[in-house]
Amino acid sequence: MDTIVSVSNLEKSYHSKKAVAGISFSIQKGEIIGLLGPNGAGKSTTINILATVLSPDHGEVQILGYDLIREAKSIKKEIGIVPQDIAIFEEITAEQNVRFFAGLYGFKRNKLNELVQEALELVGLYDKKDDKPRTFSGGMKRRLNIACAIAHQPKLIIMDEPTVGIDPQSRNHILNSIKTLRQNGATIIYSTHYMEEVESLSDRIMIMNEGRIIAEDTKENLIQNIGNGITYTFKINNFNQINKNEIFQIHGVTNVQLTGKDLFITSEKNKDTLHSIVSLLLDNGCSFEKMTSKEASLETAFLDLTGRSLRD
Ligand SMILES: Nc1ncnc2c1ncn2[C@@H]1O[C@H](COP(=O)(O)OP(=O)(O)OP(=O)(O)O)[C@@H](O)[C@H]1O
Repeated sequence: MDTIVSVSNLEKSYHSKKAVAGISFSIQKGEIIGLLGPNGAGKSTTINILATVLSPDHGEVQILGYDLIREAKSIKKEIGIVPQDIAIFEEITAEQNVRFFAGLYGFKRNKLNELVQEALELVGLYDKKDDKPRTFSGGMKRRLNIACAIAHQPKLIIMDEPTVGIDPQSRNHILNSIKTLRQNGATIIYSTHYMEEVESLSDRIMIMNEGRIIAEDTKENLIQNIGNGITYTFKINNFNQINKNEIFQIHGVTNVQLTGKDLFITSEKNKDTLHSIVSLLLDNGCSFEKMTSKEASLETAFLDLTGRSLRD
């Protein structure tokens, strides 16, 4: 398989804050990579570096065989970027918007016409081509934003949370468009907070937390790695009383995470650990207002790895 992206020891800091703390990964041709992580994990910083918008402090990045620093111009021609914030012109038609962005790549007129039409059809906006985006819903604007980014048929498409805050119909359009783009041969990096999108779209998932990639695998393997487990979440009132090591000593407990008022305990499913956990908490004078349990899923794998839920 061809390697489309190769990243080695990438670092980026803002003042003293390390936003990306030495990550390495590679992406193969035709993959859809889901980049998951809580707020501030370093997803946008990573994406902006790959998109040649930000310079890294350290590390090596190769995209489509080009070096990120020395050959940024060649990279720019071959990639498509869908930014988190919508970047379209409100006062010209949808078609003129796509034509403007695709027109930056020097296509002949007939080819350009064809590409503009294909891009608008892909996102389901061809029938609105003569309308101005100021009349569009948020979801339609996002779809137009995507059409503008991909009309030149880039080999690598980088999307930063393209479905934030939009209606379900537009969201479905976008997810289907991503699948079609892949069928047409593109490689896609996709960052999101939405677990179900990653589950349905991605070949591989990279989970980032505090500037690091803490897991990188298929959905099935990520879930399997936390075992056939069950995760209990306790909302604790007085968490000073909790001794994580004591909880770990309960037979069957495989992970304990404490974040703010939330205590996450992962346990093997068939072991009767709940009784022992609750007894231990009560014996230590701990009080909790709520307890929930979830069987192994991508969401609990994420909790297990980060101690945070995706949308906190
Ligand atoms: N321009 C900046 N100046 C200073 N700090 C920044 C800047 N951009 C990002 N950061 C910090 O770097 C860290 C990583 O941020 P980044 O935006 O890459 O994370 P993210 O995973 O994309 O988060 P979100 O999901 O909220 O977009 C955060 O702590 C953030 O506050």
